[in-house]
Amino acid sequence: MKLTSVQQSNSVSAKLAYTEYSDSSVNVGDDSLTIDDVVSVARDGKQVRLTENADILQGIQASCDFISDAVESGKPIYGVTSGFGGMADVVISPEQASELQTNLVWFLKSGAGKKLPLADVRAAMLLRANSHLYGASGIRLELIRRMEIFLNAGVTPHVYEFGSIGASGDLVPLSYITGALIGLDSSFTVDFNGKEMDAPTALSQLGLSPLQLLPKEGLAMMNGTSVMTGIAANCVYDARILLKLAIGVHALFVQGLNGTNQSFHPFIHESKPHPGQLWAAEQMISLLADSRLIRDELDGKHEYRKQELIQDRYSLRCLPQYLGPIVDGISQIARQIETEMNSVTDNPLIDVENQASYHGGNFLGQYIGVGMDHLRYYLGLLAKHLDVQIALLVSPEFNNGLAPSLVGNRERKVNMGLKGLQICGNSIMPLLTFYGNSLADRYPTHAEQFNQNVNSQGYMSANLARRSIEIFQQYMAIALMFGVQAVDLRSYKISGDYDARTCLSPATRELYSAVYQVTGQKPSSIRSYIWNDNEQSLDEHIARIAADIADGGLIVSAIQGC
Ligand SMILES: O=C(O)/C=C/c1ccncc1
Repeated sequence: MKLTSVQQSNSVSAKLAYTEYSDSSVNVGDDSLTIDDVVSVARDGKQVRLTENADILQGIQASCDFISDAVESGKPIYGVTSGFGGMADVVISPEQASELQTNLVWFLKSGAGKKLPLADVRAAMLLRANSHLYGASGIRLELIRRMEIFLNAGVTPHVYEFGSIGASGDLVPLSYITGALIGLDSSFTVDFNGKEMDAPTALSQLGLSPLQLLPKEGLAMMNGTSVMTGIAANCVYDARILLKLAIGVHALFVQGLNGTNQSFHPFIHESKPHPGQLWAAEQMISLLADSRLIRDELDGKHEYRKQELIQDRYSLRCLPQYLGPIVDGISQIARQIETEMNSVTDNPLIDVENQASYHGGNFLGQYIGVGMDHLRYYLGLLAKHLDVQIALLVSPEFNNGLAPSLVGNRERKVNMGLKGLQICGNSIMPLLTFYGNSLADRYPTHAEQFNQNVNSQGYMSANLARRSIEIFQQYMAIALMFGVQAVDLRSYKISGDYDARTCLSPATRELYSAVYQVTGQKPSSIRSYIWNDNEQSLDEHIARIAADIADGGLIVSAIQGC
């Protein structure tokens, strides 16, 4: 089982022995990291290997030397020989320069709420280490390496859901990671392969001693966007899966409704060639190819059918045009997150080559705040589109001859079919559009003595995105159940056989079969997926399907080829 963004499961720790590097380690510092790299470390426990590139390691040392020279010679540098933020007018003596950093961990230890999922904290550590390896932060390799050790040993600091305004980075969340890495106090706690313990004990079990922060190191650790970016990377990974699943479900819906493939004709989409629209249309063409359940009209024919519109309703006909901006939007967010992941996000930054340091603000997480706001908005739009297809499916006026509420056995008059299931879905969809509201524009203007008077709220926006994905996984389970029931009923109408595998397009058969398998059912020629209302607990089916999606199980494998 994998550790998903929404679980506090300890399974990731269970498979993490403190082992030698393997060929399949993720290299940090040599190449750019991808979202997939983050997920493989954060959830699957893939080992991490810091670069051995001599130039990079020398650059890191040179940035540390720059700081110690500056302290010795009494050069004024923000956060090294000055106080922090709105108190940056306070002069700090060389004798206090180390204590300033340790004190930073203490005053920022002010988080609240629930613990973050372990996978998000792991993602954060990976990205913090990656950011430091650019050699512009003035932090010792020894301290960076502690993140590698923690990741490879399955030691994950406890970090809390509230505390960051995403302006001077994720100060408060990163103080928990820093305090644990240096073993500052036993009030910093970790998950050590599934066991809770205090940080100094964890360090001693790893054969490490507490570490004294040197000038700038506290700021280098805590002044950055790594926690929100780690959460965002995990969320985008999940969102891409949900998007692919949505396309797969749509292919089931079109078949269930006996829709046409004509609306996905390349001529139409090449005439308006937005990449997302083109991609969605191509997906639909290939997902529906050789289906016996659709109206195959790619040759341009269209005939009147009794009491039916000559062309499909918008949610079918305009599917690529509707999904296009969502597809393009999620790609854009992914690109921005990958740039943020491979960036230096603290302040001040040290330019070793020119022996200078610059005061700036790369820690402002606006790309993450705006990106996660948009991600949730796109998820809301996606949910709405699924909801309207479900509404067509259950209504005899619009479903092209299927039973009301997709009742299976119509001879059992008390059967009400998927009515309750739709209502549950109807309770979720508005929540997903609600979660699509923006947060980045609601920042407090007076934060931190008016120093952080613009702030991204990126951390909270990313936390909301995780929640939105978790909710969507439940909703997707419901949509899949509708898809399977609809194609079974359509299959019977077309072939006299409820087992839709004989009629479905080859490209959707695997998804269909995965849903059956995950719910512990088997397709049958003589009955649809949901036959009599009293023969299964629909809530159990939802839970099983949603868990499979969250774990990247059979259902996710079934759409990976798309
Ligand atoms: O103004 C900054 O660059 C940083 C501000 C800050 C405030 C509180 N703690 C750490 C950094």
